[in-house]
Amino acid sequence: MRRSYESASNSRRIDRNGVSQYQEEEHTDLARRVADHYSARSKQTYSEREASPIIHLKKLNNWIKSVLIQLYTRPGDVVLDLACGKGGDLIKWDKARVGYYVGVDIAQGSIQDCRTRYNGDQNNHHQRRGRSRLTFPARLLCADCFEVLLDAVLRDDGPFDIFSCQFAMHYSWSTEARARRALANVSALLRPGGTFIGTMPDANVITQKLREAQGLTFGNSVYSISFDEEYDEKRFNSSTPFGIKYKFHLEDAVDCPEWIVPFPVFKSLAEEYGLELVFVKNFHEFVDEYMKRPEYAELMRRLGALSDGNQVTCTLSPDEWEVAYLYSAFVLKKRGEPDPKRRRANRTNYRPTQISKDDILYINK
Ligand SMILES: C[S@@+](CC[C@H](N)C(=O)[O-])C[C@H]1O[C@@H](n2cnc3c(N)ncnc32)[C@H](O)[C@@H]1O
Repeated sequence: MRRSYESASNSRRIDRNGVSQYQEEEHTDLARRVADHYSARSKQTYSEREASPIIHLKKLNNWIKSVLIQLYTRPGDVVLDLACGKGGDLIKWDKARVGYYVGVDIAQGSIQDCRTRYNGDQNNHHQRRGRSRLTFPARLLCADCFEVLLDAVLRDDGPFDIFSCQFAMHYSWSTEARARRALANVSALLRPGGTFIGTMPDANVITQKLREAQGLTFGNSVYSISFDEEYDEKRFNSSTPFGIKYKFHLEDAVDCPEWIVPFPVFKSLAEEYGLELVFVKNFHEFVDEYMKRPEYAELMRRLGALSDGNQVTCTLSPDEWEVAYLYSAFVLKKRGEPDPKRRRANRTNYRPTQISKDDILYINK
């Protein structure tokens, strides 16, 4: 339990991190805004998706997530997908032959779409093309992953071999308490030796671009980032590395507040929770490195993000490639050795069945 004390001046409750009750409420409202934004984004049909101005960027992002999943997942693994969204990675987990999957997201609309996708949604391109049903059992929760203590809810489902948080960890960085809860959730449920994979904005690149910009807004034809006047000196105080907010707009994808995650702070906070850095790579470096491996180059060719299939023309526009530079991929490992005698979570013996609306667990803080 977090301790709190009364502020003498205004009698509002202030916690140990200096966060007032008012600020907590403001952060909960912002989390809700993020949730509403993602909930309201309707599922696209295959042709709408292919017509997107950032279709090749989406394909590149999918390639990066596929590579991370293939690098660190073994058949039968028990997976927790934090901020799973509409279940865009379900097929990737299936290809990695995982044994059991838990998806958690704050956005009700997204978790409901994830359910239909898991059940075999006919709007889904892969399923329309006759791809068989997913082969792993799954459970879905609707919760704020950075507020709710998940180990109380998921103790019987874990321990997990792998945690994944794709394009979402930065939503926890609005306050230190939320960032800590995010990492505490990973640490409490990941087995010793287990892996945490993720993708999030690269704070170094965003800061560098802010400093190079004329004002407090920068971007190109597909994205824009704006900081408030309070950052007009373009310097962030290293003693307050949480709550550095900017507004992010990405054409046909994102339009909501996000927070800078200074990577050295992320790394040292993760260490406090027993999570050690394996690597962090900007997406440009990630692409350079893993495209050298024939199996991943072949996967890229099939996805069609960087080449048109003849491996001649680059189909990703320069503006999309610049957006890719705004992100990095990271891998952390939970300290300790895996228990060789450990039994797999009971749920891996379950057969995959349809998830009904009532099966989704909704958790309010
Ligand atoms: C850019 S989307 C990524 C979705 C998915 N991980 C993917 O890669 O396709 C970000 C997701 O983070 C979720 N999210 C944001 N804040 C969250 C929170 N506090 N708890 C759980 N999910 C959250 C949003 O609802 C959204 O689905």
